[in-house]
Amino acid sequence: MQDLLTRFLFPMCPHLSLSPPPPATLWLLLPVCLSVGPPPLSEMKEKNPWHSPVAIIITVIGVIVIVALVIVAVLQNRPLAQKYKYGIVLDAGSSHTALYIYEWPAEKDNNTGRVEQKHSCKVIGPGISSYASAPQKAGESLKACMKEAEQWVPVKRHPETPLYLGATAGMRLLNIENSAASDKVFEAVGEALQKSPFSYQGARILSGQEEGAFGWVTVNYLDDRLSQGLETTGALDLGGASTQISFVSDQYDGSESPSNAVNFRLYGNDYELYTHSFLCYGKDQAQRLKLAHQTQSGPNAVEDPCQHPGYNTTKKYSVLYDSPCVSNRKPQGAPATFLHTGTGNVKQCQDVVKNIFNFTDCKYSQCSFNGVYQPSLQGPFGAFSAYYFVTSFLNLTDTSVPLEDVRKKLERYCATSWSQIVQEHPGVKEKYLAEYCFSGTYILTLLTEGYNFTSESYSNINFIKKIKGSDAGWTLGYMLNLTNMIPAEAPDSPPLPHAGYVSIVSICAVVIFILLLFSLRPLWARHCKKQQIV
Ligand SMILES: O=P(O)(O)OP(=O)(O)OP(=O)(O)OC[C@H]1O[C@@H](n2cnc3c(O)ncnc32)[C@H](O)[C@@H]1O
Ligand SMILES: [Ca+2]
Repeated sequence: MQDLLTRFLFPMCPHLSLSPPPPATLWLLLPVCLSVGPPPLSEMKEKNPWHSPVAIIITVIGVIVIVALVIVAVLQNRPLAQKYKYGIVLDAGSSHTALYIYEWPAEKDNNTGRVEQKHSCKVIGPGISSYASAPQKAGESLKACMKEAEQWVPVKRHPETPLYLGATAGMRLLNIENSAASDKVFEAVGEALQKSPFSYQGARILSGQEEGAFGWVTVNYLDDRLSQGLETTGALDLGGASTQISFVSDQYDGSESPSNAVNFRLYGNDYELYTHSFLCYGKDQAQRLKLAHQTQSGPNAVEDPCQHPGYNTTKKYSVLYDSPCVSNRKPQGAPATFLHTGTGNVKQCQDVVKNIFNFTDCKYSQCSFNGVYQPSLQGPFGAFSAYYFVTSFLNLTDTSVPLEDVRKKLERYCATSWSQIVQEHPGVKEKYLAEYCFSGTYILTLLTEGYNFTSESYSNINFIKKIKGSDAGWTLGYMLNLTNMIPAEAPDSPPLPHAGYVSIVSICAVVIFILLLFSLRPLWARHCKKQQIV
């Protein structure tokens, strides 16, 4: 282009200079050349066209316009210092409490702005339901994580940062067993949280439906499936006291078993979600159900195929039966303790585990177990919490491995002696080590016999802990819902991105400026002619 100007336009304006200017100044000279036009021959040598007032005014205006456009374009596209907002959710689970801090760009909190987990803190000690006899301690246990949260959230954001506590199956069970004790625990927890500098929004027990549905929202939000209207992922959550399954199935419109339906309208799409929470079928309570079943036949000793050979521990009945899941099964005249020994046999373990499910009663067209309706499984599934803890320990997270091979691997693991297991895993808690054989068998039985995953559909499961840095679980979905962060309708977006808009406006302004110069040219030529005549 510069070459074109030098070769064709510049010779038309010999009055500007005797030799063509350097390319950089050529663009600035162009408006002068076009507006001034060739002066009369007589004046060519005497008058310097740069001194013409019109040329000077037009040049100055042109330069100002171009500089202004460049400044606007640069300032508009300058990366702004990002401001963030925060939200805190405490997940008061049956086995422990965890605090999650979420962060999102301040200007985008009502549309597609991505909410991310900034930090998490694991509360030391058991879940809040374990403090029924000393409620104050439930509140105190949260202090260390609350102090940590104060460091992670900028001080000026503290008063506007919402703080929620949601309790799940542990508190559900305590509420069934002793609602006064559950109220006292909430009172103590509420007092402790009110003292924090955050905007405390209350503590409550989530229903099983909410727990399942918000877990599904979390997984699909983090995967960008909701904002893009993609096929959704089902959610499988295995806690300590309850387990949830949630998915969208073409077969389910809520008419059969309406209590399993949750309706969402998110980003302009309607979702009819199937969800069910099985209280007492979390990993710890399922272990109790199994042991309670085993102690029925001989209350003094339990030879357990789900424990490693050589495992040998004396357990208290008072501890085993201290849960509404099993309290009605305590054998008459049971001794204070029983001897729990292991035989390490997966096939027999599977048979024992199956006893805790009822696969026969079903008043619907199809059921999972315990007479609960379940439509046919559909799409991919994300399995988190204990599904992940257990399968990652056992090296079974790869679901492309055929189910038969998975079972064989588990068989070898369970048959390994307890002393060898302890020796091979010195850094792992003995409580967890003692349970992996049972937990692995329970997970496979729950998935295949309970939820009806087949050898083929098993590969649709992804065992996950985090998605893009945020933990999979109900907490994020819960916060998004309470802060109205997911819009029901798809947000309107401007037809052009910001940079595109600035570029188009700049190009149009330059074109208008050049056209203006061209339109001035004949006027100027006439003016020059008149002067020549005079
Ligand atoms: O949802 P609820 O039922 O209220 O329970 P929770 O929220 O406390 O349950 P988690 O998902 O935190 O944990 C599920 C179970 O996994 C256990 N667990 C946690 N970390 C583990 C690990 O590294 N290995 C094995 N088990 C683990 C924990 O003790 C529970 O029994
Ligand atoms: Ca949980």
